[in-house]
Amino acid sequence: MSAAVCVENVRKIYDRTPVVNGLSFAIAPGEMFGLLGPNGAGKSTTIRMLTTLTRPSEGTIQVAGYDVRRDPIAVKQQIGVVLQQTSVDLDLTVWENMEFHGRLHHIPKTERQQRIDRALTYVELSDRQDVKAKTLSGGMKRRLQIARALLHEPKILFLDEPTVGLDPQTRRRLWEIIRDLNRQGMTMLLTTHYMEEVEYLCDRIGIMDAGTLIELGTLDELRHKHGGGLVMKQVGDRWEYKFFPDLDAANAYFEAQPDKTGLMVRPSNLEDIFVELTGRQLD
Ligand SMILES: Nc1ncnc2c1ncn2[C@@H]1O[C@H](COP(=O)(O)OP(=O)(O)OP(=O)(O)O)[C@@H](O)[C@H]1O
Repeated sequence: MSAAVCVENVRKIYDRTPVVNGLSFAIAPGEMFGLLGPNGAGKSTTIRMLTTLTRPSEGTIQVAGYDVRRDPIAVKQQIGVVLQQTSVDLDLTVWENMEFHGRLHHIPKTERQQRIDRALTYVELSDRQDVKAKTLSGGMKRRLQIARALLHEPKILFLDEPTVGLDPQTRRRLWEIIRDLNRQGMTMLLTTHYMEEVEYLCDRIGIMDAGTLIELGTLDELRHKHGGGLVMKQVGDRWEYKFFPDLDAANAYFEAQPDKTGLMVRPSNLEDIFVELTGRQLD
């Protein structure tokens, strides 16, 4: 089966500076792919290129089988997009926001109303359908964005930091929606700063830094490669990390230390690997 998303040697240059540089990866149909990276790594720029909002300067991007440069309209018909900034129209009601999007996609009236009903029920906003979007909470606005992105029944959903700024309960509610959509077969790419979000949701993880992918794999693959065990040492008000292939090796090192003051041993997690890879390691 051909890839849902295929990115090959992509560069994006702003003011002669490459902000995405030699990026290549593919996402399989039905996969949930997480893109992680520190601020300014190029995640949003990548999502913007994949969703036809900005053009790559070099390289090729295919989404749902269509080239983003040659056939952006076909790409738009196949994708749903939830961006960082709330893009709902605040002075329209929840229903009107949905209705407007449905008309843009030329969904016939009866079908449109059924789909709006279904989508608002799905994200639990039916009881708010007649209120103006500006009266919604942050989490509700994000749910409205998701409902709207689903209306034209896209094959691939792109989510740029979908849970940023939301309280833990609302985040978890959104996680369930995202997971459920993926279980129904939707391909997804999401960017986030929350490591536990990627650990919980994603099949595969790409770590970006300075415009390029510095690591790619499943959580288990990354753990296997970078070390499954960790010894931490408190030095003043910071921690130094030492990675080991697995927890047993970390334990053996720990036990062999004559002075265990400030030492801690534990399994490594994605955040540890991220910190190690992006140069934020403290030792
Ligand atoms: N329109 C633009 N013009 C010039 N530079 C830009 C533009 N958009 C983004 N950049 C620059 O490109 C780089 C990558 O930005 P991008 O928003 O893609 O990073 P990010 O990984 O999404 O960061 P964050 O986690 O902070 O959202 C940054 O240095 C940013 O300043």
